Amino acid sequence: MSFDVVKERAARSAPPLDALSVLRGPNVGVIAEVKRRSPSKGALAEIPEPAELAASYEAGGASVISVLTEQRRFGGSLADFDAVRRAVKIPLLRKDFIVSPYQVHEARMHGADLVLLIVAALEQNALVSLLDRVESLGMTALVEVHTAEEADRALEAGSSVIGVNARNLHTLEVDKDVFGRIAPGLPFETIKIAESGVTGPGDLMSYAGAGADAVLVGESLVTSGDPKAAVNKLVTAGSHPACPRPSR
Ligand SMILES: O=C(O)c1ccccc1NCC(=O)[C@H](O)[C@H](O)COP(=O)(O)O
Repeated sequence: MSFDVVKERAARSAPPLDALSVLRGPNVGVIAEVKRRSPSKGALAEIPEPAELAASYEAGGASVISVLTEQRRFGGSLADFDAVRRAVKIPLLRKDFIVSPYQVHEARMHGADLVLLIVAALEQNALVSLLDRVESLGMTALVEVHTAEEADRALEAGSSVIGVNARNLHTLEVDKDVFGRIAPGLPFETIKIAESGVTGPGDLMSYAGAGADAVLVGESLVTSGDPKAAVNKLVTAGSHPACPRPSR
């Protein structure tokens, strides 16, 4: 489809949901991911009906759903995204390697409310211009970092939502301490998302203690056998009086 047609259809689609307000909620939120496979683990779950999985996430109390649309490494697609969009009313994140304006408008055309921008995958000019484009369409960018230098670049670009990925995208190793090293250096008002390696409420609580507003969780949910219950355990932990609250 030509870029002009994608832009026109994106402009005509229903306006994006206000993901920022959702993420600024009083509790530590859960972004639940539709994830079939991964470069680090290979096949995780078949997920024949992504819409059903997403509906379970929503029923379990997820704040946002992340849908991987990258085919080769994650087994995802925009068809998955469309099915999920039809099934749920909460904000949706298009999780892909977004490097072009075309992909941003395409995400909007398919009903995305948020898109992922990975700092390590983008030159600074491209990061700034994609972030501006995402925001000009009324969407929210989840800007992903793994190092303090990348966090500085994300802030310089004007990001208001920063995801600290515990997974090193080169070695694929998960280091859950990365969030605690980077998040305290981010401005008070920045929404801070802890990504990867969350296996249960204990991880959510410890990320919350280091300042997380939300956690992004894939593998442990899709392999749980009961995704609604698994999300709900995390959501319950995130709203428990003993859970450190987002300090914005
Ligand atoms: O998951 C991977 O192996 C991976 C490898 C290379 C780039 C990105 C990768 N994952 C994307 C993600 O950010 C995770 O899907 C997401 O944070 C959830 O992580 P998890 O809960 O550990 O599945």
